[in-house]
Amino acid sequence: MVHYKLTYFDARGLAETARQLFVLADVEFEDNRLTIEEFQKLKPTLPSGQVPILHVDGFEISQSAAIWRYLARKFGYSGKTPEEEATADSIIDHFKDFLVSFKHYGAGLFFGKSQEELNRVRKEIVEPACKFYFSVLKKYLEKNTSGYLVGSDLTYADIAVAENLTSLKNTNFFNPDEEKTLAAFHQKVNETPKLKEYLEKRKYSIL
Ligand SMILES: N[C@@H](CCC(=O)N[C@@H](CS)C(=O)NCC(=O)O)C(=O)O
Repeated sequence: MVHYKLTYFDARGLAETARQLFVLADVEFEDNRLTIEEFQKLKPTLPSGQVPILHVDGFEISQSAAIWRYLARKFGYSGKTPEEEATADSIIDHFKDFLVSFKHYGAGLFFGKSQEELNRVRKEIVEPACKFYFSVLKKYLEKNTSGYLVGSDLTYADIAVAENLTSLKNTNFFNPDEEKTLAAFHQKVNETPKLKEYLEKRKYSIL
């Protein structure tokens, strides 16, 4: 049997989409959650000094989106045609562009920046980025009538975007009462049968 080992911090962050793909596919994996001290020891051995990292037997994959795409292709969540795959990949690239801004807030929270600094980052960086990112997502959702971002079934793009909306809700950047289209999408993905059960049981983390 293939041994999958996913290494990250004890948080949802950039590892959670991969965890959810394992859950949906009913595939066992080692959920290796590092303390900061353990991470510092491992850091010099990592390709970019960062996590997540996925080990598949002896094979190592770095970069979250590459990990998600690899698992999505293996488990049937990458899109049904090359065009659907390209659309899912585009959405992930939009999401990654947004993360460049959101990471200022996430990292600030994780590393204990002052409330004043967090407020500044919120107003000057993340709120404008959310406004633009939400408008991009809504264009995809309004064009694709299934309620998913791509085609008629769940893809890894839905999982990654819905996961991040949970983080944005936890940090008061996403208000479901004000963003009805995104709220309906978020709810639809989170009600996917195997995911719903997993989400109810998983350990809480803001990000
Ligand atoms: N582009 C990378 C970014 C990875 C990344 O930023 N990882 C953070 C955790 S979310 C990290 O390892 N931070 C610790 C460090 O850079 O020392 C990816 O998508 O995997």
